[in-house]
Amino acid sequence: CRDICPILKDPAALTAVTDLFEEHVRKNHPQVDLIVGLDARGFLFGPLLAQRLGVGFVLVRKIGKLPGSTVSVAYDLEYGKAEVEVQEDGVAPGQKVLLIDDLLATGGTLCAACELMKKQQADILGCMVVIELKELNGIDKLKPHQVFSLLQY
Ligand SMILES: O=P(O)(O)OC[C@H]1O[C@H](OP(=O)(O)OP(=O)(O)O)[C@H](O)[C@@H]1O
Ligand SMILES: Nc1ncnc2[nH]cnc12
Repeated sequence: CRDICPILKDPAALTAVTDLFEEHVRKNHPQVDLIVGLDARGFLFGPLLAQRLGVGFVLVRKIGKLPGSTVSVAYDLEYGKAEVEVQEDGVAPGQKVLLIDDLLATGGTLCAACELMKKQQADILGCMVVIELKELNGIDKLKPHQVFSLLQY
């Protein structure tokens, strides 16, 4: 089991992780308009990065937790089903977004979040995670979107 808790406990490690994300975005996606973070652990990294970049942060939440009008996408989990949603006015058509989460496993969660962004007519620049579990081939599921990861196992 891979986990990001030790990174959060160590301020130098959290700064280093944010530095690496920031460097990646400034180099490859300087035109980004919004960072979109996934419930729940994408919320731990996304706002730090968005603030560094001087752009907004938007939440993709598990169903039933956002106020106001929302758009949702259902998807399959390893066992069972899940659904994520975003506020209808969270992303405007044509905005350039980067998605962020702590970990890529099967890719189902990020894939559903990308579907949400497509429904909103956002321009998806790519996905970013701290940890990629390579053996689950989440990267293939997310194609044609690129996934940038800091650590691979
Ligand atoms: O690539 P996938 O197979 O979709 O798995 C990755 C997702 O699973 C974990 O979240 P979890 O569902 O445990 O929720 P949490 O972040 O709210 O704890 C992780 O934080 C990712 O969001
Ligand atoms: N932390 C984790 N380790 C392995 N598989 C996972 N799938 C979702 N989260 C995971």
